[in-house]
Parts: sequence; C-alpha cells; structure tokens
Amino acid sequence: MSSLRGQLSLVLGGLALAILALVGGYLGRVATQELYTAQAAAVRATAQAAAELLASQLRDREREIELLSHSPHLVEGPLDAQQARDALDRRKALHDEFAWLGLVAPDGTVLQASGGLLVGRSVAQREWFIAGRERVYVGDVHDAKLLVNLLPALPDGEPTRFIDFSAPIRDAEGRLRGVVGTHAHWHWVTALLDSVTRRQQPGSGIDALIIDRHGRVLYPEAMKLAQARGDAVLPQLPTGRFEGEVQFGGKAYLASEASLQARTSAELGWRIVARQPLDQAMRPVRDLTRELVLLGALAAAVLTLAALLLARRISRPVEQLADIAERVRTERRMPEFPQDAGAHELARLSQAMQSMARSLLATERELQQANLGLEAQVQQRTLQLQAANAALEHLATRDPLTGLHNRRSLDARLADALALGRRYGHGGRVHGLLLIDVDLFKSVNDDHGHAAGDAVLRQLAALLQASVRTTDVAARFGGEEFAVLLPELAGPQEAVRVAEKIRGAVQEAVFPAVGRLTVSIGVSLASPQDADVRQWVERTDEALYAAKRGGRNAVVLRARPALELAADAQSI
Ligand SMILES: Nc1nc2c(ncn2[C@@H]2O[C@H](COP(=O)(O)OP(=O)(O)OP(=O)(O)O)[C@@H](O)[C@H]2O)c(=O)[nH]1
Repeated sequence: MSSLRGQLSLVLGGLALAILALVGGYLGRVATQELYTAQAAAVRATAQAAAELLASQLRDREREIELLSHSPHLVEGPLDAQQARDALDRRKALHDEFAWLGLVAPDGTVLQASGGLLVGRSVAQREWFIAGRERVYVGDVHDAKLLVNLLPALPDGEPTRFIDFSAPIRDAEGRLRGVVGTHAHWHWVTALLDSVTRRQQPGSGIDALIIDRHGRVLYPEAMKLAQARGDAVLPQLPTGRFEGEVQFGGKAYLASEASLQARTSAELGWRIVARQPLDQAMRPVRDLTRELVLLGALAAAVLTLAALLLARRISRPVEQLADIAERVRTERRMPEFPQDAGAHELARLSQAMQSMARSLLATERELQQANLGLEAQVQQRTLQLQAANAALEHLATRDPLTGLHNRRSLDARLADALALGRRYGHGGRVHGLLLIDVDLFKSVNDDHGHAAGDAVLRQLAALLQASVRTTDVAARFGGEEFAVLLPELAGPQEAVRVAEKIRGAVQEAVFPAVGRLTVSIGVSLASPQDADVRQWVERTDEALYAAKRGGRNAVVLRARPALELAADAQSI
C-alpha cells in the first residue's frame, strides 16, 4: 500500500492492535493469576471450614458424654435403674447422630442402654470401654459389630459405622462406678462434611475427603472401597501434603488439606482434603479468556475501523488538494478550494496552493495577452514588410515616368523567354519582341517643351498597355523608345499583327497640345541560336532601324538567324 491513506491505516491500525494485544495479554495474565489464586483460596477455605466444623461437632459430642458421666443420677444412683435408661433415651432422642448410648459396669457388662439394646452383654473387649474406664475417649470410625443386626439398615446400603465416645463414671470419692459410652453414626460426620462442600457454588465440583493418620481414606465410601481393593486412590506427594495441583486417579485436581484442631479429636489424626477438578477450577479462567478474546476481537474491529476513518480523515484533504492542483493544470482556471482543510498545517498548505495557483494563472494570462500582442505585431510587421518589398520590387522593376517595366526588368524577362525558347527548340511556341520608337520626337520637345514630351510619353505608355494582353510585358526601353515582349506566339505574323495594332492606335490617337504622332516598330522573334538577349535586341533594333529608314510609321519584322533566308523574312 503506497498511498498515504493506506500507510496511515496500516500504522494506526497496527499500533492500536499492538497496544490492544499488549494490554489485553497483560490484563488476561493478571486476571488468570487472580482467578487461579481465588479458586485455590476457595478450596483451602473449604478444607479449613470442614475441619473446623468437624472438630467443633466432635468436641461438642465429647463434652456431651463427659457431662453425662458427671450427672448426679449416674454418679450417685444405680446405673441399671429405669431412671438411668430414661436419661439415655432422652439423650438419644435429642441427638439423632447417637445410634446407641449405654452404661457399662466396671467389668464390661452393659447395665443399661437406649432402647434396652445389648443390656447384659459384655463389651469388656471394646476399646471404647477399656479407654473409657480411664478417661474421656473419642474413637476412630469402625464397623458396627454387636449392634449391626439390632439397628435398622442404612437406606443407601452403606455398612453401619460408628464413632465411639466414652467417659468414666466415678463416685464422690473418685471410685469407678462404670463407663458411659455412645456410638455416633459415621454418616453424621460425613453429612457435616457434605454440608460444607454443598455451601460452595453449585457446579463447582468441590468435594472433601477424610483421611486418617495411617493414610486410609475414611470418606468418600467409593474411594475407601477402592483403596480396600488395593487401588492407588491417593497420589504419592513429594511434600506429604495435599496442596495445589494434585492427581487423583489420573485426573488433575486443585487440592488443599486441613487437620482437625481439637484437643481430643486431634488424637484421631484426621486430615480433611478439599479438592476441585482442575478443569472446573479453571473454568472461570477459560470463560474470562473467551470473553477477553471476544472483547479483544470486537475492540480490534472497532479500532481498525477507527484507524481507517482516521486515516481517511487525514488523507482526504491532501487528496482533495492534489485533485485541485490537477484541475488547475488541465482546466487552466481557478478552482474552488475547500473551506475547512482540517488540521492547521493542511489549512496552511491549502492557502499556499491557492495563492500559488492564483499567481500562476495570472502569470499565464499575462503571457497569453503578451503573446496575442506579439502575434498582432508580427502580423502587422509582416504586412508592412510585404508592402515595402512590393514597393521595392516596383521601384526596382518599373519606370518612374510611365509606370511600365524598366529596362532592367525587361532584360530579365527577355532572358527567361530566351531560355524557354532554347529548351523547347524549333517545335515549341515562339516569343516576340517589339521595339517602338516615337517618330520625330525631338520636335515635340523642341516645339512644346520637355514637360509636354513627358506627357506624350505617359499617354503612349497607357496606349501601349491598353493594346497588349496582360501576359505581355510593356516596358520603357529608354528615352522615347518602348519595348513589348510577346510570349507564347503561334508565329511571327502574330507579332506583326500586334505591332500593327499599336502603330494604328498611335496613329489614331490625339495627343493634347501636340496633336498627332506616329511610331516605327521593329519586330523580331527569339532564336535558339541567339547567344544572349543582346543579339535578340540588336536584331529587333535593326528591324526598327529599317522601319525608320523606310520612312517611319511602319512595322518591320526581322527574321531569326536560322530562318534568315526563309520566306517569312518580310517587311510590311
Ligand atoms: N521630353 C522628353 N524628351 C526626351 C526624353 N528622352 C529623350 N527625349 C528626346 O527625344 C528626342 C529624340 O530624338 P532623336 O532620337 O534625335 O530623333 P527624333 O527626333 O525622334 O527622330 P527620329 O527618331 O529619327 O524619328 C531627343 O530630342 C531627346 O531629347 C524624355 O524622357 N522626355
């Protein structure tokens, strides 16, 4: 693109897109990091919230049993009394999570229990009983043994599992009277856990695991079973902690763990692991990226359009000025310049071009007018020159007194005629010459004066001119002698006929103050044998002389040399 508009579009559009890509890329990276951090924090918060909830709930149940062990009717009253059983049943009714509560004699025999279950049976071997004789005890989860067939089965077919709580019952002196124990449903714990994960955004995919101190999965059930089958459901962690991106069964998760922080339950050594599938954790990132790309594309389109419009806005006045300059060149007139050229610099350029065009056109107009003047002057001078040449030509070729051809002009024409005669030889047309001399002219001068003589000569010239054709050449030969060149004659008789016509016309004419006059005329034709004009003229002059000699007022033809002896040499 070599046009200004193309280059501007490219630069502005490229710049805008580069800035967009840089800003968009930077914002996208920052936002992605923020979102990733926020997702990791959400997973971590879930693990901590679950651990804290479980710890507090276990602690509450532990205190419940401890308080029960200190209740007066157990410290002082008989443990197998109906009153004791009523107290157990009330506790069980208050707490759904308790599957069974019982009072056990120091030897392990169940003295009283909620619902009367296991009364009389021995739990001497149970860990909760053994530990409960000494202290407040919270036990790890385990499958139900004695109660498994006595309690209703769980709805989802899950095996009945319990967490045991127990505490010693001592009398006022601190002697052991028995042990109070309870089995809490395991699904109470898992329901607590689920209540935390359910608080997360729907579709977030966050769930939580409970892992005991030996690395065994306690929950969820499916993982527990898979682990029991020997599957590697938990990854080998280099740090030993579930933190950050962790693989579970070949699938990537964002995970975080928290330990139960409770005085008694801490003994359980449980770890709560919250985890979220990585692809779900990164979904907001992907959504954001997609939105950024879409927004970026939209912004790119808008910026490109803006760049094109801006380039057009900048280049248009320049293009307009170029068009105007072209119009000045082709139309040779002042065009209309745009009023609003846009930027200050362009307005300056427009004004400068305007004044330049005005001055150029003015100069051109002046030049044209000067040219026209010069042409008229040249034409006038040419006409003057032509007139001067004509006058000069007239002066050079005409006799000043009579206006007839002078001797010089006659000689030139005689030479031409002689040359033509030579070229066409005897077979072509002939050229004749008349020499005319006024008879006894001297007496005219003598009798009437020189001016009268001149007037006679002028009248004779006019008479001569009137007697010959326009193609004939009448000339003043000298003094009172005239000559006529007759070109293109059929023969000598034609020349004689013209001479006779002249002689007769003079004879008939009346010359004012002089009267009548006559002329003698010598006639001769040009001959190819004539060496020059002189020979021809001399021959004609001889004919004139002969006419004078013969008595004047006569025409004498002098034959050409080659034909001198021929019959056409005659005189009239
Ligand atoms: N007025 C006037 N007279 C001229 C001019 N040129 C010659 N003449 C006169 O013409 C006369 C010529 O005379 P001549 O040649 O002697 O002979 P002519 O009197 O004509 O007699 P012929 O020729 O024998 O018939 C002279 O008197 C010249 O002075 C001229 O230009 N003007």
